[in-house]
Amino acid sequence: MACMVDSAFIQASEHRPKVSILEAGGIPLIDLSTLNSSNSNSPEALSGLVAEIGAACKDWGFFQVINHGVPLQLQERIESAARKFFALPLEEKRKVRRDEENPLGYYDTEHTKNVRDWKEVFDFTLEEPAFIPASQEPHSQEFQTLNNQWPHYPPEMREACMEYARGVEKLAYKFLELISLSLNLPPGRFKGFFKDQTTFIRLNHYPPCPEPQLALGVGRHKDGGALTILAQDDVGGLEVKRKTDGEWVRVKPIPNSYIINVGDIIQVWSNDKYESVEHRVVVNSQKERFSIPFFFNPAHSVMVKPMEELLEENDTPKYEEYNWGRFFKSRKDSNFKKQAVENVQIYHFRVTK
Ligand SMILES: O=C(O)CCC(=O)C(=O)O
Ligand SMILES: [Fe+2]
Repeated sequence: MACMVDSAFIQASEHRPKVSILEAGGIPLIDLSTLNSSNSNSPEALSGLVAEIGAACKDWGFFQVINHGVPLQLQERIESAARKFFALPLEEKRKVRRDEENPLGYYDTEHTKNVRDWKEVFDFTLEEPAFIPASQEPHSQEFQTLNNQWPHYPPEMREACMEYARGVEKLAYKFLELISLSLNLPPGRFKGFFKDQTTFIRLNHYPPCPEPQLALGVGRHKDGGALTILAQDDVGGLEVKRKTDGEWVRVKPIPNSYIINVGDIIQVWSNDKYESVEHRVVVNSQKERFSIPFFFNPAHSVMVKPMEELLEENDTPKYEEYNWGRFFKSRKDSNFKKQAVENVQIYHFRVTK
């Protein structure tokens, strides 16, 4: 059969999406209303919530939250700006395109594991500007300044994006506390790592795909940062690899909810108590889909290693420490174009005995 999608998008047969879909009935759904109500001081309510989050991180690495306290209006504004921006002609979008010097802005040729993704994206950082190392070399002391590139249209783009990012940031810090508590650490244990954070937010647009059985919106991957807070529209397509049996299960869209997942850094901090779980995005031939991940990332200077307090007697760190900035830089460079080798993964830092 003649193929309607370019060969760069075609997944190896073992990674292609399934025709039948398993709905993830199992992904934990957590109600955060206790955080935002007068009950928030009740120790019982808080410890119940902490236990739920701990179990979700351990069993799934993924969960959905409702009653999260981020105003719906922030969500509506950024989604509307994203729809207007992606509807522009390609030449307009390319005026703010990402290039080898600046990894922020518009981009439609991202590769995940060296296969092209069926999507276009717009990236911006929460801190303006943000800093990352200028090179992946271990001894380089030079920094690169990341500046957001804002399009002229829609005119509200910058404000809609930044207000959304600031709203979700508050929620991200709450999760950091709850996750710390669930590991029996003080609530503020991780906070200092996020001063001068490299957090970025991505607007994803997945256009309809004529052959959705051959390509993926995003190929299977784990998120490299600490924590991801994802908003998705009502189309659906995100699939999570279930820990119990390795099956791909679909995350059901729930209005005004977020999907939270543990990234690689929390896996390392927790010395594998929590795992960063593989996920991917399936596209479809009928409907376009929009999603907005908030990638909560520490400062580039942070050295990531298992928390000493979590190492019990006879328990040794499972990872060598690594520098977040260089990891991030190396990921950004490798996603920019197709490469011959696998990009950096945390298992490269795993201690082998
Ligand atoms: O669009 C989605 O549902 C998820 C996207 C994703 O996993 C990513 O951008 O890292
Ligand atoms: Fe992801």
